[in-house]
Amino acid sequence: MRWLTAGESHGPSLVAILEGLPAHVEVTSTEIQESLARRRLGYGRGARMKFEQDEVTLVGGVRHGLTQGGPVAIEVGNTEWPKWQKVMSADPVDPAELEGSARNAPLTRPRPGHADLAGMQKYDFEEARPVLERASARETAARVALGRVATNFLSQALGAGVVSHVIELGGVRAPEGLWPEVGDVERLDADPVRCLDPDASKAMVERIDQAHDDGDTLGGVVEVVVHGLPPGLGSHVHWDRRLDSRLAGALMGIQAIKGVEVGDGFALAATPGSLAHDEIVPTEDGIRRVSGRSGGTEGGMTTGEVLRVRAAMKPIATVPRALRTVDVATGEEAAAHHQRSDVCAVPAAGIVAEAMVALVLADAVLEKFGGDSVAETRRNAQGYLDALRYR
Ligand SMILES: Cc1cc2nc3c(=O)[nH]c(=O)nc-3n(C[C@H](O)[C@H](O)[C@H](O)COP(=O)(O)O)c2cc1C
Ligand SMILES: C=C(O[C@@H]1CC(C(=O)O)=C[C@@H](OP(=O)(O)O)[C@H]1O)C(=O)O
Repeated sequence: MRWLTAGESHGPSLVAILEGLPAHVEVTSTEIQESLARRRLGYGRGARMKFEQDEVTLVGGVRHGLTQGGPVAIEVGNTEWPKWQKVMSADPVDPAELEGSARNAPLTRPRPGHADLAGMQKYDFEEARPVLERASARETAARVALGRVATNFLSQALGAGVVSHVIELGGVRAPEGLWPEVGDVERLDADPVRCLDPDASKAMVERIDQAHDDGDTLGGVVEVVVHGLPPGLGSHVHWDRRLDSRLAGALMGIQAIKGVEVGDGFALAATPGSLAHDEIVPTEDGIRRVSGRSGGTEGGMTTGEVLRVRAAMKPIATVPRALRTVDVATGEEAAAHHQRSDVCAVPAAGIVAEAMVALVLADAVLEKFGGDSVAETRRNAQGYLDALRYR
């Protein structure tokens, strides 16, 4: 499977292409729109989430609600485009038409923590607009659109389900050991910060209000949980085939994600071996693990238990109480540019993380089981499970 996104934060639309999925995956533009709406949820996001709308068009690869086996192409239009049409025009614009436009004001005071300065240095731009337009997490809408297609495939081929929740926000930590079921999605989406624990959720909301009042921003930790995977996705035989490595790369590829844990991750480093691993026992359901500390992978392969991966998001870089920087136009000390920003986007990052995990898993499923139709993938997966030597 291959996939790409293109488009800028204030461009006319984002586009995404996914190639290599089998035919007969059921998916509709309404479902994709629903997934995009979930990404807009979450207490602490900025004004832009309220007035801007995503407009989904399935441009290719799907007919009458079913994938056809060819590349799936999705356009996510931006309803704010008319306001940006001149500033972001692909074709040259007469400079007189841009004169006095606040939207076109050169951004020469790069924000610490954003892509501004390194991007201007690398791509030889005088100001940050061309860098931040592509660095912006608006692009994650395209990933979530593709993630919905991958999620439907996982569900239809294997009966697998992907769900995420917020386990830490602004230093407030939910109690350990709460793992959501797929059936918890509606309840999670209804919570302001997508946290399973009501007390922690309340404290997180208060923390966001406090940060807002202080002119500050927050980060946190999300966890993606996947139910219903067979053992043996990924492989121990080579570093780049290890599923942990692929999941970590995909999650670190999300804007502002600075750490990834598989299962109990860093906590395991401080735990003696006798308490760190998941003992294997015979049960009426077959061979099972008694705990899920490993996060459902061993040797870079799924174990068949619940898959659990975590991603740590740093605080939003556009801090209202602006940080020190250099105005590259003058070389003088200055305050970093700030118009508006999210106080916290951790709940949204969880939805993006779900999409990235679904895409990695769909790829791993197709590697293991192949199939040009969903029914063929399903048959192959069932044949493998039926023939498992130990189960
Ligand atoms: C869902 C989401 C929303 C974000 N919103 C903002 C924002 O409003 N302001 C901001 O400065 N950064 C925001 N970011 C983070 C920046 O996109 C990110 O910090 C920047 O691209 C630099 O990349 P890096 O943090 O990975 O180094 C957001 C990230 C995500 C995942
Ligand atoms: C538009 C989205 O997120 C944006 C991501 C983002 C950033 O710097 O990453 C900065 C903000 O945009 P602006 O700087 O224009 O206010 C967010 O609103 C989105 O998620 O759809």
